Formats: sequence, structure tokens, C-alpha cells
Amino acid sequence: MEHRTGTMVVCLKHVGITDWVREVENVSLSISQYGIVLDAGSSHTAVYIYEWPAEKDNDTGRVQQTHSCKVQGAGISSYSVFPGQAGASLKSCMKEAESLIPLSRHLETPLYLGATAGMRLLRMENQSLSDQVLWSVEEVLQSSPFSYQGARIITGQEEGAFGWVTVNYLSDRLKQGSGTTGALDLGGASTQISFVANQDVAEESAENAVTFRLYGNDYFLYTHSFLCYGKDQALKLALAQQTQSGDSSVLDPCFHPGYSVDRSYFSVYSSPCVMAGKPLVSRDSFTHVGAGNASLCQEVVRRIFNFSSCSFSRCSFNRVYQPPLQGPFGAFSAFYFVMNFLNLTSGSLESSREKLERYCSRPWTQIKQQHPDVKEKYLAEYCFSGSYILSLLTDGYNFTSDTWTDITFIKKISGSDAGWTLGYMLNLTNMIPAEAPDTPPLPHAGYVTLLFFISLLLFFLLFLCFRFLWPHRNSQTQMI
Ligand SMILES: Nc1ccn([C@@H]2O[C@H](COP(=O)(O)OP(=O)(O)OP(=O)(O)O)[C@@H](O)[C@H]2O)c(=O)n1
Ligand SMILES: [Ca+2]
Repeated sequence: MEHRTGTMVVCLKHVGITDWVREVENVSLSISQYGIVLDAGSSHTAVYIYEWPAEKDNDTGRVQQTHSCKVQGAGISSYSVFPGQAGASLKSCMKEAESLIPLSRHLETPLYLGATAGMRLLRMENQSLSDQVLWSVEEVLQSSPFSYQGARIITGQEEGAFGWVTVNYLSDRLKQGSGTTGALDLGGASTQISFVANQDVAEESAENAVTFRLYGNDYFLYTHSFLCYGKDQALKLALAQQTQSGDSSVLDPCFHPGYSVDRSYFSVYSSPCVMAGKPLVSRDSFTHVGAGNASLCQEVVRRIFNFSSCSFSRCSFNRVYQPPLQGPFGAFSAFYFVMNFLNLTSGSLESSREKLERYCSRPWTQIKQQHPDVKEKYLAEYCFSGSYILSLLTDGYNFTSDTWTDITFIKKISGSDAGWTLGYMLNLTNMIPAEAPDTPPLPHAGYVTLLFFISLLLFFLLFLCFRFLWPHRNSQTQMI
């Protein structure tokens, strides 16, 4: 009996306390896992570090962005003159990543680089130069201590679709299988629109259709990336429209009154986006003069879109198919930078137009005085950028006064930047399962509590055993 009781105690120890100890150990040992994605955009490169709990069940750990580093200087496509130097530009952010991620995790931290529209344009202009730039960044990333998984130019379709995955993953809409949010991304050289539409997208325009099966739900996505319609390239398109006559100066309604800058024709016409030829004039430059009129600016901007024909049931612009919009939408990157600066992230479409009208008409000297800390290049362009965004969303994508409020301008969701990088990594690391994971009947904490009470109950039962069996044995001995 004593022996059996003893075994029970051992057994009890095994089920209760040891497991508890193991639980505590697990919690303290639950080191994080990390992943790094470099977003090599047209205007700049950013390094994102993601972190998630290293549990067996990956799915329970929400992946979060814990750090971002902005690479000094312009995007990697700007190194086309000295392609070998593109890699060196990444070094300081990569060193930062080395110091932030625990040494013991370096070898198993996947590292990816995805390049977007700037590199797509460079590849169109000169494939060999774009290859050299990629080799240069590859060399630096390969020599890092992380698990390098490749550097490539991602497609516009991937850029749009993974932006959509990021936004919906971060707002926890995928697991719930509830409604989703569309994604609007505005970069320097391209812009993307992605939203759940019905299945006929694939029938009407296969190149705009992406299907995902995530957590047991099927999603039929419409996505399109407009190369050359990022805000920097759109400005070149607008300037090319206005400099066709080859005059020595251009009065531009998209810039503030009093703004006057000499620009080279080359800077406007060197991009493969600018189809119109450089005017045949002997002069190399023109004076870019601001006139500050947002409604006239919108007319200028409208001319960079082609609305003339559509071979589908409906189009956005440039003969691109677009099904009816299905909101809500999250608009990020330059959509956010610009609208946030202009204080246009809330309110009706009409009030945004009025505010922008007032903003554009203000003298350039006054604007500069009011924002001494803002980079002058950004500052000079906000009137154009605001007008371009309003035109792209309404004339281009067909948002109306009624659907305008379906758009939320966002930078981050739960601390992570909205953008394609997180969705790209989740996909490549297979972190989102196609099927819904078996959900345990109790959450983790529930099991710990249950164990605690079972242990308590067993202790109590043992206590009772001792109490009632012990005197009984004694009395038997006495009888013998
Ligand atoms: N505070 C800021 C930061 C950036 N920008 C501008 O916003 C645009 C887009 O920035 P970003 O989304 O970072 O573009 P990229 O990713 O570099 O470009 P792409 O996606 O087209 O490759 C650029 O013109 C940049 O100059 C801005 O106006 N204000
Ligand atoms: Ca981008």
C-alpha cells in the first residue's frame, strides 16, 4: 500500500508538477524566430525585420515587424551608372540587423530581397545593367550571416497580391474568414490596386486574377500594377505633357505660385515611361514655374491617363480591366505620406478637393517657411501629388463621393508597415497554411489552468487516502 501510494505520488509529480516546470521552461525558452525582407523600391530601399514566437505550431504566433532601417540614398536602380556600388549601400542596415537579431538565430533567419518598379524600368532600358545591380546586392547579402534566399525583381502582380495579404493578415481578417480589405499601394514608379472580386475576373482577364487558399478559405483577387503610375513617374508624364511645345518656361498649375526652378529636358524625358518624344529644340532646359491651381492641375493630370477605349466589360484606364470596386480599402505608402501631410486622411471627397485647392494656391515662400523641416523636393511636390492621388482614385479607379469614405489611409497596422514585404515572406516561408489549423477546444492558458486544478484534486485525494488508511493499518498490526 505504501509502495502504491508512493508510486501515485511519483505519478502525480510526473503529470502535474513536472509538466508545470516544463511549461515554465517552455515559456522562458520560447525564443523568437526572425525573417528579413529588403524592399528595394524605386525611390529607396528599406530593410524590415520580422519576429514571431518559435513554437512548434507556427500558426499560433503572429508575425510582427520589430524593426525597419531606411537605406541611405536613392533606390538600387539609381546605381545603374556604377552598378557595383548598389550592394555597398545596404551594408549599414545589414550590420544593424546583425546586431538586433540574436547571434544564435542568424543562421536560420531567412533573408530576401525584392525589387519593384525602379528595377523593372531599368531592366526594360538595359537588362545587363539591371543584372549587374542585382549581382552587386546579391554579393553583399550572400556574405551576411543570415540564410540568404535570393534577390529578384518581383512582378507587379506579386507586389499587389502580397500587399493585400499583408493588410488582411495584420488586421486578422484571414483567420476569421470574414470580409477582407482591398489594398491600394502608391510607390514612386508604380501603383497597385487589389481587392476581392468575384470569380469571373479570371474569365475576363486572367492576368488580373490571383487565387489564394488561406486558413481554409478561398479568395479570388483582382490585382493590377500600373507601371509608370507611381507618383515620381506620373510627375514626369505630366511634365512631358506640358513641355511638348518646347517653350523656355512652363506655367504649371500643380506647383505653388512663386515656385520657379530650372529643369533639364533630359530629367523629364529620360524615363522609359515617357512615350512622347523630347521636343526638337536646341535648349537643354526649361523654367518650371508654379501657378497654384488644383482644379487645373487635375485637368493636367487627367491627360496622363488613357480613357479612350476598353475591350472588356469595364476598365479603369489604359485599357486595363477593372471589376466593380468592393471596399473597404486600405491605402498606404505614398497614398498615406501625401494625404497625411495634406491633412486629407479623413473627410469627404468634396472637402478634400476644397482643402487641396486652398493648399495649392498658397505662395511657395509661405509653404517653405511653414515647413522648414520637410525635404524641399517632397514639399514642392505635395500639391501635384495630392491632385494626382485624387485623380487616380476618382478618374482612374472610379471611386465616387459615396465610396470615398471606404478608403482608409494607413501607414502601419498593429505596429507593422503596410506593404508587400510581410505577405511575401509569409508566402515564401509557408507561414499561412492553406487549411484551417485544428483549433484546440481550449486555449493554451486553459490547459495550464486545467492541469493545476487536476493536480490540486489529486493532492487532496491523496491526503484523504493517508488520513483514513493510515490509522486503519495501525489497528490491523495491533490485532496481529
Ligand atoms: N515622407 C515621404 C516619404 C516618401 N515620399 C515619396 O513617396 C513616394 C513613394 O515612396 P515609396 O512608397 O517608398 O516608393 P518606392 O517603394 O520607392 O517605389 P516603388 O514602389 O514604385 O518601387 C516617393 O516618390 C517618395 O519620394 C513622400 O512624398 N513623403
Ligand atoms: Ca513600394
